[in-house]
Amino acid sequence: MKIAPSLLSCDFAKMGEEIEKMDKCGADYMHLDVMDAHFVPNLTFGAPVIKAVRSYTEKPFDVHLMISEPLKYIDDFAKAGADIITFHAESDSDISKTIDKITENGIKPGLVIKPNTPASAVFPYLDKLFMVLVMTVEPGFGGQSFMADMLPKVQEIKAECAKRGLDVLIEADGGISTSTIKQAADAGVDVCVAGTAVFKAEDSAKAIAELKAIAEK
Ligand SMILES: O=C(CO)[C@@H](O)[C@H](O)COP(=O)(O)O
Ligand SMILES: [Fe+2]
Repeated sequence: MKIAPSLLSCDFAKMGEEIEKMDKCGADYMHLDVMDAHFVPNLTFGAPVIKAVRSYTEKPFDVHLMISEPLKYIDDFAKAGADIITFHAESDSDISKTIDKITENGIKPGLVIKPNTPASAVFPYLDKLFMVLVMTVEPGFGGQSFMADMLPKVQEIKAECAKRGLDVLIEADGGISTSTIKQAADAGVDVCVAGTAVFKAEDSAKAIAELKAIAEK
């Protein structure tokens, strides 16, 4: 199980140091939540901030775009140093064109589905995707409760990939903790985003190690 700490829960005044710290604590990816106050009712940061903190680690930047028109901004996030860009199937941009734009930039594309979107929404694009992100909370805020009823979607997507011989990573985002990660792992999740569980822990390295140990038990 890979762990991607969500920087949404970090101290924004020290974002660079927080990334450095997560690197040392055993994070696999850095998860960066971009929100535009339109697609979701919250506003965070954009490409210039990501560019400013890029040099604090060599670990992959997993950029989760919660914005209405991702296609318009892919070049900016590519230049800022994203390694993986995930965007929402529910956004206004053409899904195929957005995936192609990400790939043309030499970046790994991922498609995200909100809780009310069925697993089948990603099926037409699976052969072009590096990752599918299944939201286990409504996007917009950290610290919400895990929706275990999203896990059958993970199993459906895994089964479809297996049927078609595709190796697409499945990421789960929202409410991941020591009490919920086992269910996610058992459903077939490969990467778990964790904000609160890692940043609000007294010892973040221990928190990441515990999450991995529970997932792999
Ligand atoms: O994309 C989002 C929220 O929209 C997430 O990445 C959260 O930031 C995860 O936070 P926790 O639920 O782990 O606190
Ligand atoms: Fe996220």
